[in-house]
Amino acid sequence: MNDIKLALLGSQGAGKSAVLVRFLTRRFIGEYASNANSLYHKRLSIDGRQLNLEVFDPCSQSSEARCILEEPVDWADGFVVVYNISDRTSFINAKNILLQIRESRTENCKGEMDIPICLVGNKQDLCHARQVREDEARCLAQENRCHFQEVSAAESYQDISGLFTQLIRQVMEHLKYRADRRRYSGSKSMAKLINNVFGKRRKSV
Ligand SMILES: Nc1nc2c(ncn2[C@@H]2O[C@H](COP(=O)(O)OP(=O)(O)OP(=O)(O)O)[C@@H](O)[C@H]2O)c(=O)[nH]1
Repeated sequence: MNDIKLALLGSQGAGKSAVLVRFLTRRFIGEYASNANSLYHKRLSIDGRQLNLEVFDPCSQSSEARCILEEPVDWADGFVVVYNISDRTSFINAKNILLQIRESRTENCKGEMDIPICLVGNKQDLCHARQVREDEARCLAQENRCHFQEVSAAESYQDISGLFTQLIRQVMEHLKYRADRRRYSGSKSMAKLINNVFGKRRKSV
């Protein structure tokens, strides 16, 4: 069984909990306790594979939420970065979060494939009060080589379900790539070791 760890990041009130609860329960609950970090667990089956999904939904105010970006972004296998389309500040914050994830990953995982991220513009139902154009968010996602989707946690389940499923598929590919890479470099060093030992012996015969 695969373990998949995702983290939701974004400004306070962008709708992180609403998006996640919509995905996990198919329901929209108007208000969420926002003074605590939450770790959600769910068993899923995607493409016939059983998965243990863990999702970290930090309280935006907490020190852990800041820590997850200050420390190397090691815990999560993938990220959902949420902003509110009717709040420009939340978009600017999402931009900074993407930058911090990239910087942290580039420092720690040189030469690795990009970590899977989905940029999510939530509250699409508030488009009469839109402050972030869809094309500029799409551009930001392209610059950061991540997926982008506008959704409304209040109104729709399908888009949210689709984006999580796509992200989880990407994470599975990413984990497989990392495991193959480890195996390959492991067998390369083993080959080197064997060569060093037996290669030298052969010379002296
Ligand atoms: N109109 C509308 N309101 C939404 C939507 N999603 C969330 N909200 C509302 O936005 C407010 C904040 O939602 P939360 O899910 O608590 O936001 P959060 O990002 O988890 O906030 P913190 O836990 O404080 O970091 C709540 O009042 C939600 O009901 C949406 O798609 N449309």
